[in-house]
Amino acid sequence: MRKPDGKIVLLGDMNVGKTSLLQRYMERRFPDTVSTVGGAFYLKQWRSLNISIWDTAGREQFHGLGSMYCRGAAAVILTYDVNHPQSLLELEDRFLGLTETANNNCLFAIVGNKVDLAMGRATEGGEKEGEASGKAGSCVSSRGPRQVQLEDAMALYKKILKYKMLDEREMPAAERMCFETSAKTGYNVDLLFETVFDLVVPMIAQQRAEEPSQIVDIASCKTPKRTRSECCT
Ligand SMILES: Nc1nc2c(ncn2[C@@H]2O[C@H](COP(=O)(O)OP(=O)(O)OP(=O)(O)O)[C@@H](O)[C@H]2O)c(=O)[nH]1
Ligand SMILES: [Mg+2]
Repeated sequence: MRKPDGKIVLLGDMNVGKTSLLQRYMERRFPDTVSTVGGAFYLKQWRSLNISIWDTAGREQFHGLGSMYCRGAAAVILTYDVNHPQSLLELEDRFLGLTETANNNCLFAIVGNKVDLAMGRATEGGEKEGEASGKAGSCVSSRGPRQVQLEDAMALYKKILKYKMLDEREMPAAERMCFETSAKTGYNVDLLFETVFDLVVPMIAQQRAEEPSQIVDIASCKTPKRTRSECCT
């Protein structure tokens, strides 16, 4: 198996649906999950690159492992639950600090999952908000009576760029990098992962081109002649 060319990491509080999002994308299903212990990864071939996608544990007891998983990451997907405002706050308070070990130009996506539950509430309230289909659509959905608004996630995205001292003009816009998804229905899940893949592929390719070549030309390496003084006999 080829070594991965790049790495994407999912971070976020326990129960927000990180494992479910990955399983929906990679296995096209929504199975029962158990709370993740440590971390696990999938490999995805995208264009000519082999990308590893890391699922991490949101439970407090595994928090220390987060920065290890983020080491050298090309992108971090910060995940929250649109029905739990605290899970968005946790991204800033608890998880952003773990990304210090990621690449300098690491890309950030912010994902509000379980939007199907919020859409249920919207419909109950008489406000039709569109079917939660598995099809990719705009990552910006209309306002509903959910606990966390997409605007809150976009404000966090802009804050992250400032905190990381990344130039807003050089990074993808908040509207493109903040998603609302449902691992349950598949809503926007392909759009999320494939947007991130498309953005990281040129970054990884450029990084590889800039790296010094790892290939050593053995034929051109002359063996130094041994001098008499170096000889131990
Ligand atoms: N309704 C609904 N439930 C979801 C969705 N995504 C996940 N869930 C449920 O939420 C619970 C937690 O999902 P996980 O994917 O295990 O959450 P996690 O973020 O991986 O949690 P940790 O591994 O503990 O960090 C499970 O019962 C899922 O079935 C979703 O989009 N909609
Ligand atoms: Mg999990």
